[in-house]
Amino acid sequence: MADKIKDAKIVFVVGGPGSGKGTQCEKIVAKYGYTHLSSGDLLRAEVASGSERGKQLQAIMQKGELVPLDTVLDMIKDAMIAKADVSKGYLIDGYPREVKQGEEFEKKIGAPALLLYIDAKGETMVKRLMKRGETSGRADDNEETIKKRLDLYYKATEPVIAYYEKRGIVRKIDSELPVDDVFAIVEKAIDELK
Ligand SMILES: Nc1nc2c(ncn2[C@@H]2O[C@H](COP(=O)(O)OP(=O)(O)OP(=O)(O)O)[C@@H](O)[C@H]2O)c(=O)[nH]1
Ligand SMILES: O=c1ccn([C@@H]2O[C@H](COP(=O)(O)OP(=O)(O)O)[C@@H](O)[C@H]2O)c(=O)[nH]1
Ligand SMILES: [Mg+2]
Repeated sequence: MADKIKDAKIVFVVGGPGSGKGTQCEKIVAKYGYTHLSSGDLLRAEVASGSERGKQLQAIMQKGELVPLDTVLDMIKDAMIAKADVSKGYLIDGYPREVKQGEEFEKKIGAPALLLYIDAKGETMVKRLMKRGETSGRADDNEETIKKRLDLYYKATEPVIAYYEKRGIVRKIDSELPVDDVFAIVEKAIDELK
């Protein structure tokens, strides 16, 4: 089954909470027709289903902690297979969160062609998430959980960037700029893939 997706382009989108990963992915989908898979969205969909597994996930996410690696990987893999026939490429948004997750992904699915590193300052991310929290309804868009997500990002996720930098596939995107200016940089990185 996984053979089907072997030849598709895989792009990891990594950045802190509220750095603008989802915002940029939406624009990439509109222009390039890639399939967008947000690990956080997949998990939130499971929570929304009200399943027993969803309840366990909700407790973890509410605390700003990481869901077990296999759970997220299985969800991503299923979602990729479901789109395999129509997909020009995959944007894996918010993943990997830790080096081990990336290694497992490559073992089970395939290697990424590009890692978009969406970079904003800590204080910018907190400000954006507090603002988003006014309307998002996300249980983790509150001050206490945001702080934990940010801490975990610096501790567990930043090493992911160093890991892929060694392979030369990281493109750092300054997301302090207005959304369209950020996208102009993103476009260049994606165009280079062709
Ligand atoms: N000024 C500015 N604001 C942005 C930019 N990108 C996102 N935002 C705002 O920041 C907030 C967070 O953006 P998201 O795209 O949801 O961030 P994310 O990285 O997907 O965050 P998580 O879902 O928490 O992983 C949104 O409410 C956006 O309006 C940007 O490039 N510039
Ligand atoms: O691979 C993943 C992706 C997400 N999460 C959980 O889902 C939450 C929300 O993730 P999302 O990417 O939507 O938001 P972010 O943490 O970047 O603000 C995280 O805090 C984690 O609890 C996880 O455990 N593993
Ligand atoms: Mg997001």
